[in-house]
Amino acid sequence: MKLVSYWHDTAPAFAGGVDGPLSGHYDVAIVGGGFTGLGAARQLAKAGARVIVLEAGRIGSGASGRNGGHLNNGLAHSFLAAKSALGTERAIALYRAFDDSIDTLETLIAEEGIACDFRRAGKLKLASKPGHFDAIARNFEAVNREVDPDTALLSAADLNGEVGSPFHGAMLSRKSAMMHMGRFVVGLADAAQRHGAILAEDAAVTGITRAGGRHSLATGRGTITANEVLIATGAYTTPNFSHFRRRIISVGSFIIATRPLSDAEIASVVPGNRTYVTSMNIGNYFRLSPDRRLIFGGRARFSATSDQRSDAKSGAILRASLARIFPQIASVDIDYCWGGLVDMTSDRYPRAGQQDGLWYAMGYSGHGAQLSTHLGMTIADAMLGREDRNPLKGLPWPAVPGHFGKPWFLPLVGLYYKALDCVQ
Ligand SMILES: Cc1cc2nc3c(=O)[nH]c(=O)nc-3n(C[C@H](O)[C@H](O)[C@H](O)COP(=O)(O)OP(=O)(O)OC[C@H]3O[C@@H](n4cnc5c(N)ncnc54)[C@H](O)[C@@H]3O)c2cc1C
Repeated sequence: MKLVSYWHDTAPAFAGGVDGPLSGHYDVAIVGGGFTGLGAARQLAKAGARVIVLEAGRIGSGASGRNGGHLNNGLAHSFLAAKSALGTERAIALYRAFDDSIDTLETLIAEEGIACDFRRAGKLKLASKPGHFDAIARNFEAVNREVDPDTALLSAADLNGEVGSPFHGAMLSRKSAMMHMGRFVVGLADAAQRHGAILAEDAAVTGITRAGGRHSLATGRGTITANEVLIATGAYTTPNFSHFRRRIISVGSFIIATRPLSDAEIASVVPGNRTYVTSMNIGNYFRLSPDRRLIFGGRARFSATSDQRSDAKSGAILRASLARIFPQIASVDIDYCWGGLVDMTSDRYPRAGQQDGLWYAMGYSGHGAQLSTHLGMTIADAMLGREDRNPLKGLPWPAVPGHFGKPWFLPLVGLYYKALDCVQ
């Protein structure tokens, strides 16, 4: 079993990073080379701006190259809960922004000719318990009536031919999609570079100061200046960005991938070939890879670290969950096991806007593989003085009380959700 991301292992690495010391003045400096930063860089460069992306590691080495590959439309929250938390207008705007994100990806992939197996597969939110189906049905009524008629409610019997495990019904969201995340992130970086953006790897930003209307960004490879800065560092935000560290809770999330499955195995496990998410608080998500592996993820453990040791521990838990849900492939070989950090906010809604003269977009809370590119482009448009379509503009974002970077309270949160899963 390889302890590396399947997406990293099966895509070419980005090869266009600029060499040598960094210097000079730019219209925009972007901190972070994941989907958010690259989506913004491409948009800005296309408009003729001088842009540099400063990435601490390799392009796509953060969550963008480590996720489950589900491009699910609409909200991960219940739409009813979003309406009561955000108000109807913002809940609808945010739902539509997620839908638009998938259209944005589809258009961008076609425009740039990125070979990443994008496919509108549809998503099934599966009821793990009978009571969960009632909640899914109530939410479906509101979603289908108010914001997304391209949805359907499926009974347990309707799931024959969709998934080979006894769930209690599901909501189908037809606009949802999937793709090869590694090939997309490298394709997006190549596109940004083709349009004129400069991409620098191994260029961690260690400090930002401001003087005379210019930002000065210090990196291990030199200092550059810029008129505008976008912070696109997600769960990997470093302690020097303390405003964001106090608001982002970085949580480990883990994934295993089986060996390629046979036709008969696929027919018995995921004949519907969609993206699938279970309804438990500590739930699982799965889909097939382009080469027919089952990519199976979940929180597994409430850990603030993802490294090979932590990932392998979580992988063992995920393997047991896979065997419980799909006993028909309980002993299948696991070829890959990896993890990454998710940028949670306390209410699990993302945030984007401006703070102390710095632009930012982050806090996708495990539901950003689609929104991040789109939101990066949306913020780029706002910087360019175009229509500001940011659905999160003005949404308050208080610091998490007692949180200064290391989420010491994660084990308690884990116990809380475990208890909730027992009683709900
Ligand atoms: C295991 C896992 C599974 C997931 N599954 C899904 C899924 O199936 N569907 C879904 O919608 N979402 C999923 N997500 C979430 C999704 O991947 C993220 O929301 C999305 O990739 C965020 O992109 P980003 O560009 O904002 O952040 P990232 O891709 O994390 O990029 C941030 C970058 O900033 C860099 N950085 C940090 N600090 C500095 C600094 N000081 N200087 C320079 N660079 C810096 C980091 O090195 C990193 O590369 C998952 C996430 C994980 C970890």
